[in-house]
Amino acid sequence: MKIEKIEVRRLHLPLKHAFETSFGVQTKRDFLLVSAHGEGETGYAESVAMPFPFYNEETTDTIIYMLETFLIPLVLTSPIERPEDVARLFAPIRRNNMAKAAIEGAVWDLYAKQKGMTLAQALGGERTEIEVGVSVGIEPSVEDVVQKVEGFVAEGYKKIKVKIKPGFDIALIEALRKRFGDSLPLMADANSAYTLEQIDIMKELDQYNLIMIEQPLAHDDIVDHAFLQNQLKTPICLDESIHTAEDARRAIELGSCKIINIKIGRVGGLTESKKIHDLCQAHNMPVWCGGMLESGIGRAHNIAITSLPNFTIPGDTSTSNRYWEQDIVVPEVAFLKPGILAVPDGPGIGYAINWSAVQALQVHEKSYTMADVKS
Ligand SMILES: O=C(O)CCC(=O)c1ccccc1C(=O)O
Ligand SMILES: [Mg+2]
Repeated sequence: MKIEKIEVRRLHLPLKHAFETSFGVQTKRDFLLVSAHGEGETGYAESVAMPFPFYNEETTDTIIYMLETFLIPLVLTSPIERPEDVARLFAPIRRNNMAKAAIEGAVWDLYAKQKGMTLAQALGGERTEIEVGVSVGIEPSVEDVVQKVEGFVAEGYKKIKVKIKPGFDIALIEALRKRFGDSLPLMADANSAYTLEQIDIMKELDQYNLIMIEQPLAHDDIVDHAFLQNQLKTPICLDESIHTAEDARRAIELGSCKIINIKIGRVGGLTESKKIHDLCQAHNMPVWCGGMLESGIGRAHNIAITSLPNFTIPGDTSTSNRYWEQDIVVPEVAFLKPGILAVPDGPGIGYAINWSAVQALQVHEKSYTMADVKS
């Protein structure tokens, strides 16, 4: 497949409401829209790093640097037959997974479009509909979260994930169980806010029939998580700790988790996401698709990967209107039925770009061809 030109646009997309996690607050999404052109088709993907290095080490600016200095020149000057070749090209470059994923994803979309397939089909996905949940941020009070959850339950979301941090944990879960009962599919995401010194809090959370506790301990740990998993009946789900299929293998062998959250950006792209999916499937470990407050482009990629068979737990791919007044895709991501998204049947990601919205949000644009990177 020929990749003739790559474009990078930086966009600032305002969030409807501030989104707070244990590591920080966001009021807008600062991300890159990457386009890969070849043979008359264009593939799209977005970068998912936060503007600050508090979730992982990458930021939007480190991604621009990596794309421009290393990744785009490699893609424009190397023979590429399939998207997996891009992952292979990038393998000697350590980490910078979200930078790699931003361009690898655009190549996957381009590949699917050149072959006249959906991205889901190109990835080997089978599902035509997926179940989704919603991630609810930290609010000033427990009652504020309960109210938000009320709205999402009414909308039909299949899983409710709430963010927790020390001092905003047990009382929150207790209030949610009291209000919605024991059958609400509820989980908590700590974003690494705890250590084993706070194991008593984890043991208390263990009493609330949560479907999982996501990343309670350090972002770079699988040893303490294994110890903790042994003490809990609630499954631990790893997010921040898993960057590769090798990380997943080690976590499975150690017993560090019972579930893995796959984020395409965190693991360096769709090729690695598929590998982790396949590995987990072989070990009877369910996976689900996490989110990074993506625009519709990232959402479309998340929907496509979720069509693979071992994505058996609803992911964080909520609808466009959960975060955006106006998304940058047409049509916007919306429920087919409550809590259910259709896997689109158009070529590639199956969503078109709303160019007037992009134009209005764009703060930077640059285009790269073979001639640019050689000079
Ligand atoms: O709705 C979403 O996109 C998921 C939101 C979310 O939970 C999240 C958002 C930003 C960074 C990390 C996380 C996380 O899953 O840990
Ligand atoms: Mg998480």
